[in-house]
Amino acid sequence: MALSGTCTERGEVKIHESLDELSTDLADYIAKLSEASVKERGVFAVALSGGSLIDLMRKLCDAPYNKTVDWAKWYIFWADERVVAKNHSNSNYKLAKDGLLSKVPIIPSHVHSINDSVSAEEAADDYEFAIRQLVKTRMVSVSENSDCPKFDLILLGMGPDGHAASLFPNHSVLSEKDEWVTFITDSPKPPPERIAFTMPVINLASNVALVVTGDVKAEAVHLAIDDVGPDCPSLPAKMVQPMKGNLVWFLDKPAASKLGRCQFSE
Ligand SMILES: O=C(O)[C@H](O)[C@@H](O)[C@H](O)[C@H](O)COP(=O)(O)O
Repeated sequence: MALSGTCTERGEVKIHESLDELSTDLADYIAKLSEASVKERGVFAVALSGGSLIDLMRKLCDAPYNKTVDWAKWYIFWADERVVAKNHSNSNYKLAKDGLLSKVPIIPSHVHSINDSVSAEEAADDYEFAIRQLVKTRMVSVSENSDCPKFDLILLGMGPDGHAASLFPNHSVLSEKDEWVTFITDSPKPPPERIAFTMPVINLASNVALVVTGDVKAEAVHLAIDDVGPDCPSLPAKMVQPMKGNLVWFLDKPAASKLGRCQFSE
């Protein structure tokens, strides 16, 4: 049974006994959002990241979810991608294809990966253009007060330094307000060239999940969730604060081991 705690503006925090329990809870959460979104708008626009997230989503491929998840209605995007060939072992597209997308009946034309044959800057521009077309047709929803995309769900991991997507601490792209998709060529985590949704796009989503495991991330989890005062470094994961949407943290016990602020109940 996961412990659940609500930390006001920091969203819901769920702490799991094991990775197996976390995977089940994550699959249930995604399946419920998919069902609700398909019922409401006929489609489900979801953005993935790289790292351990995809393996933690593996239970979605299990038979019981075929009853609730209408894969044909899913539209897949990447909240961040490494600018490498799609068949490269560093590619987040390849990671998701091998670990998830090839195992479920997703419609190939609904999978929106980046153009991997151009520079990072061009790939970011191309990706933003592609998303603009899908916003026009409402395959991706639009925010109430602007023409910005409002993804049904954005799934993020977090690094030990508090980065989320490919938005790293102290990087200038963290303050990007005009673009929907940005690029970097100096990622501290290899490979260096990446594209990422900007913070405003992440924070306009209807739902955002931060999926974080391992004791190496405990300090960053504490800084991102607990109220640590004005000296707290500005962590990208802490800047993930959906304006009108819901934020859920999926943690295992080691990642949550330095958390102090939340009141938890079963
Ligand atoms: O492509 C990437 O590198 C990511 O999208 C990145 O933001 C990742 O999610 C975190 O670094 C956590 O990765 P792990 O879960 O593997 O630690």
